Amino acid sequence: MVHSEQSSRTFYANEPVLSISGLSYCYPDRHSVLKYINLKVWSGERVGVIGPNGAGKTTFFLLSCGVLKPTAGEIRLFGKPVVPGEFRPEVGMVFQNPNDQLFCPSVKDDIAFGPRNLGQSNEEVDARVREALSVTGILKLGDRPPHHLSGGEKRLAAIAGVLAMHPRLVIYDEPTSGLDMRYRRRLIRFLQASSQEAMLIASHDLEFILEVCDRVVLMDGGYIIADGNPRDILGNVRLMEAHGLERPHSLVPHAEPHHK
Ligand SMILES: Nc1ncnc2c1ncn2[C@@H]1O[C@H](COP(=O)(O)OP(=O)(O)OP(=O)(O)O)[C@@H](O)[C@H]1O
Repeated sequence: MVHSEQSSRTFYANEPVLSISGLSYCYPDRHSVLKYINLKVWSGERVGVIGPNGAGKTTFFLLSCGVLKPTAGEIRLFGKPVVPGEFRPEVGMVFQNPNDQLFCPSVKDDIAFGPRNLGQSNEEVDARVREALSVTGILKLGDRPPHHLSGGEKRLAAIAGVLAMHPRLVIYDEPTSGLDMRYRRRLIRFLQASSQEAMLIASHDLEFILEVCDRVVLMDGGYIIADGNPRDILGNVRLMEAHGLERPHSLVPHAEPHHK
C-alpha cells in the first residue's frame, strides 16, 4: 500500500471518529466486494474516497453507517461498535440521489424530520432548521416542495437535512454529480468552510476531491490500494492509471513537454 503521512492540516484527537478493522463484505449473490479493509478517520479530517466503478466505495459507506452488516471485521464510531440497523445520529449520509432523502411536503419539514425524531423541542428543531438552511445557503427554499426543486437545490436540501442532525461524521456519495458549475462551486466553498465534522467523500470528480480533501483513500477491487496526501496520490500517474483513473489536469506540470 502507498502511504503518506504528510497532510495539510494537523489533527488532535485521541480516539478516531471511525475505526475499521479487518472489514470484509459479500453481497448475498456475489463473491467478496470488500476484502479486509483497515482504516481510521480522525476528527476534522476530510477524506476523499476514489476508485473506479465497482471498487466498493458505496458498499463501504453503507457498512460504515450500519445499513449493511459486515461479513467479517469490526466498525467503530467514536469507540462504540456499529450495530447494523441501530440508529447512530453521530453519522449522517448524503446519498448519491437526493430523491432518496427528500420526502416531506416542504424543505423545512424535511430538515425538521431528523431533529424531531431525536426528540428535540420545537424551539430547538426550528433553530436547527434555520441554521441548516443558512449554512447551505438555501434560506429562500425553506417553504418549497422538495420535488419542485432543481437537482442542485435538492442536493443542498438533502445536505441541510443531514446537518440538522449535528452529525460528527458526514458521508457524501458523489456529491457533485448532476451539479452545474455554480452549484459545484457553492458546494466546494461550503465543504471547505465546514470544520466541525469529519467527512468521507466518494467522487469521480477528482478536481473537486483535490480542492476539498486533505487525505485520499484509493480503493480498487475491494482493497485499499493507497492512503495519503491527495497531491501525492492523484499526481502519481502510474498509480492512477493502474487503477483506471486519470491524473487531474491541474496536477499536470505546465512545463511538461508535448508528446509528438
Ligand atoms: N445490492 C447489490 N447486490 C449485489 N451486488 C452489488 C449490490 N450493490 C453493489 N453490488 C456490486 O458490488 C460491487 C461494488 O459496488 P459499489 O456500488 O460499492 O461500487 P462503487 O465503488 O461505489 O462504484 P461506482 O463508482 O460505480 O458508484 C460492484 O461490483 C457492484 O456490482
